[in-house]
Amino acid sequence: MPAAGARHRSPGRVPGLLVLLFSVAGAAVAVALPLVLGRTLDLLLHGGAAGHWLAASVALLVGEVLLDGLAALCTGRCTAGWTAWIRSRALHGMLYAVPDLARPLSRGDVAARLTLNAADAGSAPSARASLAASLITPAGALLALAFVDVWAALCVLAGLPALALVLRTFARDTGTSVRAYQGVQSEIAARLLEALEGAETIAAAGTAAAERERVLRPLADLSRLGERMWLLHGRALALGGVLVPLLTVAATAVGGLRLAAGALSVGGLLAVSRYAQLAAGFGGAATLLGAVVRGRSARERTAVLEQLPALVHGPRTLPPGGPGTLELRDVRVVRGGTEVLRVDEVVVPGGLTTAVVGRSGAGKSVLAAVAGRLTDPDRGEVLLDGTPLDLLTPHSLRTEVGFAFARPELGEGTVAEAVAAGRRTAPSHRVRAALRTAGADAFVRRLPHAYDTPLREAPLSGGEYQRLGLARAFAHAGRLLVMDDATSSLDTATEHAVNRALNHSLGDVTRLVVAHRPSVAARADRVIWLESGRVRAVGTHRRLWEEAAYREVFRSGSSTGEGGAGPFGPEAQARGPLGGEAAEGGPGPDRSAAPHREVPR
Ligand SMILES: Nc1ncnc2c1ncn2[C@@H]1O[C@H](COP(=O)(O)OP(=O)(O)OP(=O)(O)O)[C@@H](O)[C@H]1O
Repeated sequence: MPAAGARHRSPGRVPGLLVLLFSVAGAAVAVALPLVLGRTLDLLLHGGAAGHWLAASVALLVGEVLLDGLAALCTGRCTAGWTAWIRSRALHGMLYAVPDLARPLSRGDVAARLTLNAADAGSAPSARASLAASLITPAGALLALAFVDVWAALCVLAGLPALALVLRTFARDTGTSVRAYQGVQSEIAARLLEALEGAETIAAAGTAAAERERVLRPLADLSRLGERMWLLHGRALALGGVLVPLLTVAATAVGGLRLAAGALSVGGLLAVSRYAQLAAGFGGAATLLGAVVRGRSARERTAVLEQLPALVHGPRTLPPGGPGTLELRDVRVVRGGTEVLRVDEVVVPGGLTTAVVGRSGAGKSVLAAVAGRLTDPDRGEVLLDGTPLDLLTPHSLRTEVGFAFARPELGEGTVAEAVAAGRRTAPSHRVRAALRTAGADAFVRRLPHAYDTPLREAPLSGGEYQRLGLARAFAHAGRLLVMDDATSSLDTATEHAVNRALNHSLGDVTRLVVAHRPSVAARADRVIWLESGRVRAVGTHRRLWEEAAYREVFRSGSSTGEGGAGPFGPEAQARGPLGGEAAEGGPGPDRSAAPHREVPR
């Protein structure tokens, strides 16, 4: 997949400079206009030749409109360019992050950062350029005012520190509120998405009203913070609204006195009044300053996604024809300050199936993630055919190590495209073979357009969707296939059929299978038994079954669907380690070495 960042190059400085250029030109025209209009008025009043001045006035008026339009156009382009770039970088950071480390960010929070925050951050560069330009207008107006009448200019100058103070206070206070406001927005988005994902549970439990209350609970904070932001903005505008007219009136009064004293013309008085207004020009600056502050805070939030830790890859590839032997040496994984996995030494033999079992939370998924390098251990090494996984190129890693999950994410294309998608697009014959192996071919052919049915239009059950995920993993199988609960939605008969087909078509691929069902463990060549993040024992299911604590793993509820009175309840136990369903398939020869107890109890 090409880097998302590569598709959107940084807009660079040009769009912002164009905004600045047109805004400054517009400001210059705005500054020149009163002077020219005043002169024109004087000439017209005194019957002078005002032709050129009149033409200049018209040209300046037209120019002002044009420059305003150009500045608005460039602002739009600048904002769109920066928003796309920021969003793209954040998305790239998110997609390339170590999934395990990105997990603390909820989906709603990520969605808010990628949409609302990226848009606010994207509008900041143009707001900054406009803000710079908006400060030029008062500065130029003050100079022009001094040129028309220095006393009136001094009068405005005396009031400017008060205006600057109002702006500074506004920027400081609004920054704090904006950060809190954006945080609450994310919180609401997160709760909303959680509610959508759990819609069935909510409906079944009849907790819609409570859920609504939960989703909307932060709304009170949002409203309070929003009000505060408006209040700050309003207060700044109100203060400005008092100060600016005061300054304008004071400067105009000074101009009037100067007119009475014969030191200023009528046109000069018009210019003084207009320049005093421009010099104290405030409303625009406060709004732009608000946008800059909001953009800065939003950028910090999108940068969190950009800076999520990603895997670093090496330059090596695997020698061809290896057996697919996986070794974990001295592996430690720490999450939230707790060691969630500790494996001193485990070898997963090439070409065989190894099941990983343990109670819920024992560390099975963490081990699977480390084994297939979805995440790196905090300490230790994981080697595939003698090569540390972190030395492999991304291509080598992802073509040699495949994954299948309980809840696969297959995108929006057709069924065939979804299964074919991978580092290399799988050819159609392989896609069909993989669908057959996954037990998906029959139902796929019954879909409205068979293999070409868009997934969005495919009425699939959870188990069917899961089989498509399996098919994708099979179609791209390299030398190691990690299956993390990837058959959990299949009934045992279908799951058994899939396993048989898998043995037949991918017999030489090393398989590491996170298993909740005893029947899956029974069919594996060997079992890694985890307990509280540690390897309690490694051996065959038959051998481990002799231990009551091992049998307990499958009764305790960790083995979903088969605990207690299920097929692996007391009655099934009486039948032995394979259970009824496994017994039907037979245990097969015990191909693994004698059980190797790793961590003594
Ligand atoms: N990113 C993480 N941050 C904090 N804790 C984590 C993280 N990932 C896993 N853990 C913790 O590590 C432990 C092992 O998790 P893991 O998902 O591997 O369990 P599991 O054996 O697969 O459980 P289950 O059978 O319920 O899926 C759990 O206590 C889990 O809360």
